[in-house]
Amino acid sequence: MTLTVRGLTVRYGEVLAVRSVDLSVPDGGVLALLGPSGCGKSTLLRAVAGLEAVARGRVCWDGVDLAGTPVHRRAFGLVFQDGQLFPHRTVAGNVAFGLRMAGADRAVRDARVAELLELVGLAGYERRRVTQLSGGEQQRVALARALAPRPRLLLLDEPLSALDRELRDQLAVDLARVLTETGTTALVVTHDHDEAFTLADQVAVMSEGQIRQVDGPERVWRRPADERVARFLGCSRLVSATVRDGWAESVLGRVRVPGDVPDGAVRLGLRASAVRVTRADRGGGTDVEASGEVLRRVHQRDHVRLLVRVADVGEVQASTPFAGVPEVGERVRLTLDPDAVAVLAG
Ligand SMILES: Nc1ncnc2c1ncn2[C@@H]1O[C@H](COP(=O)(O)OP(=O)(O)OP(=O)(O)O)[C@@H](O)[C@H]1O
Repeated sequence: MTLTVRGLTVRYGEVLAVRSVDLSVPDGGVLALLGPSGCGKSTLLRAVAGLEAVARGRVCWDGVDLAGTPVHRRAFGLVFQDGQLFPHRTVAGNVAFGLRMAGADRAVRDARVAELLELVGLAGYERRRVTQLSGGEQQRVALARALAPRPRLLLLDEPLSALDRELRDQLAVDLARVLTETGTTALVVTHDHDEAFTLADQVAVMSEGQIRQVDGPERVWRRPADERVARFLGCSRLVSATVRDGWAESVLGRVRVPGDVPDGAVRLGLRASAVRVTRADRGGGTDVEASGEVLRRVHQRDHVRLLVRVADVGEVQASTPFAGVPEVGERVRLTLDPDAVAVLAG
């Protein structure tokens, strides 16, 4: 029960949208295709579904090449960004659609519809019109409809991106639970790393039609494979460092790194909150910290963002809590927050 993609290439005329991609999703696994707009993730998903012509390579299920298998015979479920529900059918009519196509009788359909609606948090919604549901409810119905015929693989293309932020976070957690409870094997396309990390046990980061890294969420976050992956995952600045015994030493100070980082040269990828500031007159401090002068302050939702000039480094973005914000012109100490620092090869 494994999806395997080998050397897959998809073109639109001159455009190579997907370039020689290899990936596999094991039984019950959830793989997220994560990357910026235009990197080819939807094209890859659509090629797996059978919706795009393959220029080279293979899409296989359990080792069987699906080249000759049309979309509706692949037994894959599909969920798109905008649900694409049948507007003239009720919720039950939508969820039962695949079951009716498969010839399931009425009692079986009704029982399965009730079971699925319960699973997606819409118990009792059978008779509602889908045009009278909120965006979030519509996506729940789309998910129930895709899962009803027990697809061997569920393909989700930006399933939450039409919803507003709060609803998205909530639905991502619910969707992750549904996928786990049903043991569904899934491939999900998203440009949002929070969503990818919530939903998937493996994350494939794409850029320019290629997969740059496939790893678990924590590894992708802490050990991006290259600069492009690091920048996509929010590391706006890279600094050189030397690792010894689990500590990296850089011009911006010392920071703990994951235990499996070998001694030697690395680069540290710094996210927005990686550099923390404390006022130079507040005790403590060690000789390995960096220091600098505050050039600018900007108040943000839950912290204050500072621009600090550090000798031999230049201008560095840093953050500090609201309590005791240093003045412009004040000297401050800088420390690195290990949770916001990624480690790349040197
Ligand atoms: N039908 C098409 N005809 C021609 N070019 C296309 C077509 N669909 C996509 N492309 C191009 O192929 C590349 C990959 O597009 P794709 O939609 O797969 O990217 P994506 O990562 O899913 O982006 P987004 O998140 O914006 O949808 C882009 O350069 C895009 O312009």
